[in-house]
Amino acid sequence: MCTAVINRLKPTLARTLLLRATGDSRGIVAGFVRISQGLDSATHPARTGIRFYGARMEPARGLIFRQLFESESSTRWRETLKLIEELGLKLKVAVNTHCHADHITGTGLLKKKVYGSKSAISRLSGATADILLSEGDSITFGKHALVVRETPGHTDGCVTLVMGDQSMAFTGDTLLIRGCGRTDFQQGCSKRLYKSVHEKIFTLPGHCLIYPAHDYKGQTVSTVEEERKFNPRLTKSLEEFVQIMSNLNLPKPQKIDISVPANLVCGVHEV
Ligand SMILES: N[C@@H](CCC(=O)N[C@@H](CSS)C(=O)NCC(=O)O)C(=O)O
Repeated sequence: MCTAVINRLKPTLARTLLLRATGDSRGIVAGFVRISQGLDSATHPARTGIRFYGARMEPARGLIFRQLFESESSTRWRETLKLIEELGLKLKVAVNTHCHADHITGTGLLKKKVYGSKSAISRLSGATADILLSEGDSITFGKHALVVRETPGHTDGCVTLVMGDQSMAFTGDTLLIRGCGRTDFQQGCSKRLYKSVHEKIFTLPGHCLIYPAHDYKGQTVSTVEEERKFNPRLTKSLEEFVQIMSNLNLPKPQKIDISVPANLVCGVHEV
């Protein structure tokens, strides 16, 4: 997922988040959610026109939030740019939740296209970007902030980005809706993932909205309370969880051999 922080806000990214801060202190957070290509075409949001993906408009709090849907690559930098321009926003930072295995980040391209904007990723990802994030760092936009929580397990450099008021959390591939990121490659470790979720995500307030980087059923939002109660993997004991994760038998992501090297350089060769 990419999160864009825009002062006067792709993804989930949702693979990328964008944040911007302007004089009027408005903020927009946008994320990309990748909806499974296997989703029934009759119920696909792009085909039904039903916008069940997240959108919040809280002008009083100076926040605009969008999840930008993308079915193939999850890197809609062109559409992100268009939205930024249409809404008169200024892109401040395009943030990656981790170094993805299944698609190539658009954050390097975004920062090239928007003068003065920056790309960001965890220091522990081993990737290059303008901003290397660590636990507790804040990305501010307007009167808002996204606070970094390191949540390794899917990869070493996975982070969860939590809004300053703990109303929303962008969990990348760490915590998915009724699921979690796989742990069988890219430094994956099921014990670390379990600890990350229980210590860094399940400790957030129950009402905190969860926006993951992926969903393979068309779901776009959950809450901490729901996942604490109903997540079929994370409600188990550590031992049971480790067992579940070692028996997922998922196929290798189709684009992993291209995506990982590209994402280590933010999707472009000069970040
Ligand atoms: N079919 C997809 C890859 C599907 C996949 O492996 N998803 C990952 C997140 S992207 S590395 C995952 O963690 N899944 C967890 C699960 O329980 O499904 C492709 O080829 O790109």
